[in-house]
Amino acid sequence: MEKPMGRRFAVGYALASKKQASFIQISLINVAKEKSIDLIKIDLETPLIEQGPFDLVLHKIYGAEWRQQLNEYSAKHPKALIIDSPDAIERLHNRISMLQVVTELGVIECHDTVSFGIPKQIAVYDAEAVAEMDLNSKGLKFPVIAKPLVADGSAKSHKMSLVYNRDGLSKLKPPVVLQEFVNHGGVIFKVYVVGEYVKCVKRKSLPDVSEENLGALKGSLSFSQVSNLNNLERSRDTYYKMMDLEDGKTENPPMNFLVDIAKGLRAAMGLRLFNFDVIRDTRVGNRYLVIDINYFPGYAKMPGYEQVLTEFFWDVLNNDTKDADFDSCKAGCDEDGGAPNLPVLPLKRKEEENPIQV
Ligand SMILES: Nc1ncnc2c1ncn2[C@@H]1O[C@H](COP(=O)(O)OP(=O)(O)OP(=O)(O)O)[C@@H](O)[C@H]1O
Ligand SMILES: O=P(O)(O)O[C@H]1[C@H](OP(=O)(O)O)[C@@H](OP(=O)(O)O)[C@@H](O)[C@@H](O)[C@@H]1OP(=O)(O)O
Ligand SMILES: [Mg+2]
Ligand SMILES: [Mg+2]
Repeated sequence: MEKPMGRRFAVGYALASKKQASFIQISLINVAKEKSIDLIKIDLETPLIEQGPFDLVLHKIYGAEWRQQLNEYSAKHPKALIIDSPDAIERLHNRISMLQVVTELGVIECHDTVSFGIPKQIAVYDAEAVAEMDLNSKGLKFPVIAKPLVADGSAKSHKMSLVYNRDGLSKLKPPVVLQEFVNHGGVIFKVYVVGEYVKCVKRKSLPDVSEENLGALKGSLSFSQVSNLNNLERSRDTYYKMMDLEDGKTENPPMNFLVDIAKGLRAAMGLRLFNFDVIRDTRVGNRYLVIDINYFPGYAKMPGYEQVLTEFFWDVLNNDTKDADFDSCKAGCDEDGGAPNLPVLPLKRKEEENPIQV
């Protein structure tokens, strides 16, 4: 990243206070400043259109009113980059449409020893239907994970339950997604994407459930954000010690495979800032399943995130095209980077398919 001459850039950020506290570290402000990028807080109490001007608006705020504000801002400042587009982010607010995109990626060439997909899942909208549901007829069997259909960042949207039998089903509060629980050795891979940069970290996950034990388990088990910790626990040092697995036992998925999936998702969704969670299906071995995609995740947990994000801002701010080209991907990975070319997927997605209704 070259140091620019003269010109300074203004990056406005609109974030909830929790996100702001974790992401906007002094270290990030300083690294960005050094590269002539000023990070400026957007006051959410004042109309966006009265603030700035910003070269780039970075945001993770939900709701129609904010979208309206962004539209007005774009109309007044057509050259300002809005990262990312609210329409593209919206797709991640529904756990069916979120994973639909993975199934649309098709085969990734050059990876004949590994495959990827998503777990079987259905959306259920009605409490009676869920209580009476015959899972087998839907191609599912116990245990299943019940996830709120809506993934809007609220605490409620992270409340999951592992459902072992019919008793557990009757306690669910639709709309929910029932997703096949896949044994994966208690390890999850979180793949962080920042534009062209891709980083994979290993975290603890739910332990495997054996068929023999299934009969003895009570209806369901509730949990929330197992691979994450609450704010109090999340001082940066202790976080790594507690959650990052350095067990040396679980092999990472091939990095160039993850980079190709990241690149495909980035192009298909038209998003530049997201992460996706991957588990390895222990029944099959080299089959990986994407189970969750999150917009603007906890980047501050990545060592060196200040440089990664600053380089990203610099790249998009100095790129003439507003859509920033999504057609190349460099790995910021610890391992064998070099990504073979994937067919470039259209930025514009197909008309949203209806979630499966029961
Ligand atoms: N299909 C599955 N099979 C096995 N374990 C799963 C499955 N889906 C989710 N899990 C486990 O449950 C956890 C929570 O699920 P998920 O990632 O979908 O929730 P979330 O609240 O959206 O998470 P995040 O905090 O990453 O946004 C995962 O991290 C993983 O440990
Ligand atoms: O809390 P953190 O900053 O660490 O980030 C988490 C983020 O919360 P925040 O956006 O409120 O901060 C979550 O967003 P919502 O689904 O709740 O919108 C989700 O993206 C998690 O996956 C992130 O954790 P990670 O996946 O990186 O472990
Ligand atoms: Mg997750
Ligand atoms: Mg999530």
